[in-house]
Amino acid sequence: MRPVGSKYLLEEPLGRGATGTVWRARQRETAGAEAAVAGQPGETVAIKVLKEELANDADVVMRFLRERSVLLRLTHHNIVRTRDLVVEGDLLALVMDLIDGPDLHRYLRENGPFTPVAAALVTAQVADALAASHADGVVHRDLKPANVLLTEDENGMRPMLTDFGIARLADSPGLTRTQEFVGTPAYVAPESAEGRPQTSAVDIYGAGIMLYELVTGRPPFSGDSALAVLHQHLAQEPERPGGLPEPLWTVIERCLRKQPEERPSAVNLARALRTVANGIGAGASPEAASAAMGVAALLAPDPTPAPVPGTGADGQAAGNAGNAGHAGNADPTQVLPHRGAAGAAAAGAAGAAAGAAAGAAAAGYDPSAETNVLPTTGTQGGQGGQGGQGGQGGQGPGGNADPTQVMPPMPGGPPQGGQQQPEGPHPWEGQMQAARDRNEQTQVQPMDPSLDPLRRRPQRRPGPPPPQQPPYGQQQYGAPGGPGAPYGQQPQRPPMQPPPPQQYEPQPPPRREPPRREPPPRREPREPREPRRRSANPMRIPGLGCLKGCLFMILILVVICVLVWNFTPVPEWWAQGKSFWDSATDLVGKIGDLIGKLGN
Ligand SMILES: Nc1ncnc2c1ncn2[C@@H]1O[C@H](COP(=O)(O)OP(=O)(O)OP(=O)(O)O)[C@@H](O)[C@H]1O
Repeated sequence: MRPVGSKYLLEEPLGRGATGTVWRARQRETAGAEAAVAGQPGETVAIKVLKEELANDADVVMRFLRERSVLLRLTHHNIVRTRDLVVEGDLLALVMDLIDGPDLHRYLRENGPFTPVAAALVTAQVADALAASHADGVVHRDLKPANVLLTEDENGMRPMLTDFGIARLADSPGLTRTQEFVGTPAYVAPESAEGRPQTSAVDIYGAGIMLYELVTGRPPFSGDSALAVLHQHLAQEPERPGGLPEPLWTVIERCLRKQPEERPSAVNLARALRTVANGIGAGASPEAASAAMGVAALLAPDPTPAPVPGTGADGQAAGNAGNAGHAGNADPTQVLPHRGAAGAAAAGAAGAAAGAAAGAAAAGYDPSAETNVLPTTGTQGGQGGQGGQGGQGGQGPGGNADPTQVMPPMPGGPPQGGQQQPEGPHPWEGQMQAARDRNEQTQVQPMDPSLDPLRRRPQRRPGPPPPQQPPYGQQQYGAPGGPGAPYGQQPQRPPMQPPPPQQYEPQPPPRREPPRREPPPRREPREPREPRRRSANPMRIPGLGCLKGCLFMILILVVICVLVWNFTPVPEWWAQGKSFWDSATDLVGKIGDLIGKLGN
């Protein structure tokens, strides 16, 4: 058991998220006056111990302390109460009420989608929590089912929103110096993705995504990579699930508007959802049903949305928070370049975050998983941007993130009220194109072999063309057989074409050409060999070669005999009449004596 401060003891981990680990803990002694809840010794609590990177970041610690009062005073029936904040050495921890129940993400996975009425009622309570926090100027920014804990009370299931302020802590300038992006792609509002000013409307967008997920079991936008998901947030309208009651769809659709100022306020959302829940149930009265049908009238936007500090929304007139002040506001959590931004800083931040998003692109990617703290890999960045010195691999399992990969230009771009449209192509579009080009699958294209450096061989001597085939360079590709003619009958390869223009839409996999059959290599005609010279037997007398060999051997033997007779003692032995054996033994003995003398 590890102590946290002097007042708490960690007992067992409950779960781990991107920003830290949550522990079941026990209170050792009553907390001091600085805690919101003093607690009793022995009481069980939940403690979120923030990750070391966060705890070691001076900005985070400063912010943690500064926001202490905000977090501690945030109390609501549907908000997990923060009881205390502990700063001790390298440790930052939030002490919370322990909620004895699963989070909504797990509940959904284990029990399947909610009925429309249940989904509306659960989300209405989450909207209540948002309304309270927005009124206090606190924007959650990471609303998702995993951050809604479920507990039971006398009225049934009570959702409780947790992790307030964590997203804000995690995207401190200090952390973004290390190029990290905090967010959960499946729930990221378009303005956050684009780095536009953010307000409390980002939470309404998150609530809309969550509501959609509750009734269908999956968020509206998904894809193989963070980048694909973010692109959909920006450019794609959510698909209406089949069988969803019209009033509930009206609410979802309004929450998911790309323009933040078109989304309802949290208060209105809560009211609208309750009206819908009353009107779509089996026993709904005609009045309730007709009130539900008129729900659109209840979904008025927030005239004074709470700005998210540091995103350019601070100090803006409430009503136009989504329209102005884009350029030059490099939001550290920005994921994608916004089309109107010309500031180098914004581009840099976009590079960082987009690289991060690309880094998460990998097999098995779950866009609704925990808050992503993605190392960024941006390669481009302006002076103020954060993405300039990327290069780390992304966190995605696949790991082959292209650091220059960014969001593609949107066809027409999302409607942006009052926002300036760029005149030329956005600088990132070029990067995007380059990345795509690099990732383009190798296209199998017929190629004139005379132009193919791999096939061109030095020709020793130009030979006559084979009689049955025209020479290579003159083949008529695709002419007679036509595209449909069976392979092998004709020289039917299509003519070489320039690569098709690049489009963002997923392209059908390149058509596989049948394997090219190489024509048999042409053989060079052999040069006539020079006739061999056979001067020794010009008349070709049979057996003469053998006789010559015999005569040669006889000559050698004669020479040897002459040498032996003249230079060895053999004639002497012969004269003495000694046998060959005696003479040889004699000779060997003499040689031995001689060697012995020499040795002495
Ligand atoms: N107050 C609490 N009481 C009981 N369990 C909690 C409490 N807060 C969090 N948990 C549980 O602890 C686990 C981890 O929580 P955490 O908030 O770190 O995860 P997360 O939301 O998935 O991560 P993140 O938001 O950092 O991406 C979750 O399974 C959650 O259910």
